[in-house]
Amino acid sequence: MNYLGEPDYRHGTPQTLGILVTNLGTPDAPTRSALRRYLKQFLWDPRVVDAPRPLWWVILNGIILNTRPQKSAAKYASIWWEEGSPLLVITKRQQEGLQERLSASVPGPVKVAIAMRYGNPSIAAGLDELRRAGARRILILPMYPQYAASTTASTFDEVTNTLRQWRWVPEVRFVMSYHTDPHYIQSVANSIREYWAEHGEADHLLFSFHGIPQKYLEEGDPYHCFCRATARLVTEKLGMANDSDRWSVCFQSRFGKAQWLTPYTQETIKGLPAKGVKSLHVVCPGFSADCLETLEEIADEGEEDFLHAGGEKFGYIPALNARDDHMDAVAAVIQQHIQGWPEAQSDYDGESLRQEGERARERALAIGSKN
Ligand SMILES: C=CC1=C(C)c2cc3[nH]c(cc4nc(cc5[nH]c(cc1n2)c(C)c5CCC(=O)O)C(CCC(=O)O)=C4C)c(C)c3C=C
Ligand SMILES: [Fe+2]
Ligand SMILES: [Fe+2]
Repeated sequence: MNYLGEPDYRHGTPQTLGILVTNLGTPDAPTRSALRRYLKQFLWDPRVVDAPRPLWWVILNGIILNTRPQKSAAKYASIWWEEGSPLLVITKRQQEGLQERLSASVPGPVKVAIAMRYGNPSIAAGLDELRRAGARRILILPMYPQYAASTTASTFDEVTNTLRQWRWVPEVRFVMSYHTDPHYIQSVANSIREYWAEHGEADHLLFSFHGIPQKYLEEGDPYHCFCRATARLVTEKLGMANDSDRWSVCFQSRFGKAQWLTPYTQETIKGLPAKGVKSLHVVCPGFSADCLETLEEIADEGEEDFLHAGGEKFGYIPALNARDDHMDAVAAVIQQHIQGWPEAQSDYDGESLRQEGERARERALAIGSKN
């Protein structure tokens, strides 16, 4: 240990490889006050809402934070689990699944920590956990398969903001997008096939991704194309890519009055029965974990909208969450991004280096005690 209580690397102790798994974040409780705190941080992020600051400050603090927390709290209460917010609970399960896989496959010591872009545990807390574990090399993995500035780049901002305050900045890599990763595509296809095996196929398979303002697309955000690419690759795996009546892509969770990516999920769901779709399955491959946007907006409201519009059978295909094939896929994405880092090399003998480090430390202590 050095005087900061950190592991001392000078004697050859192998470095810990740090993996920071992040997601969007969630309120601490399904209450108005917790929602207010969470939404205040979330909606003030210029990557999320890029309106001019003074005007947005007035709208946010004067209107939105006085009305939305109450409404959103009620929605969260309807999906909250005994262990907490589904998004956070599932992220912890993913952490365990990844830690187990990486400990078995990475030769050196490896630590997987989690962090949330908004709320807790914060990005700063997650990075600090890795620092305290002695990680001088850190891979940041935002669990958003499709890059968007509002999510992935915002995480990048927060990581770099945090590291600005560190005296000793670690070596950092960042996963920007894994929307075409074959393992990821395969696990989405598997989850759909398994759902079909249990419930039968529906007339239509709807891919619903979280929306963003249309303006962001026009300014160069590749998110829209990445979502479409994911959906196309999954339908290729399912052998239905060219069967354009059987599947489509839409965008959910519109916020405010501006134009967002279209078609909108809610309008699409309401319109399908009139086109002869009696049974509908919705899958949300942009959400790596189930959360308010899938459990409440799709599984609850989506079903209600579909049945009211004359649909007969509705099914929500769960997110990949901590499924084994999902964890294998994400571990493979991590493996690709840690190539060339000595801890990750398969010819790296972690154990003998560790022992050597121990011997060096004992020698140093012995010398120290003679002086
Ligand atoms: C205001 C603009 C918003 C943009 C742009 C946006 C993009 C975006 N969001 C996700 C993923 C999630 N969003 C979630 C909740 C949520 N999103 C917004 C607003 C925008 N999102 C709000 C205000 C909320 C909070 C709930 C509410 O009050 O309606 C969640 C769920 C979190 C949970 O706790 O369960 C996720 C996940 C993506 C992927 C994305 C852009 C691609
Ligand atoms: Fe969102
Ligand atoms: Fe596009």
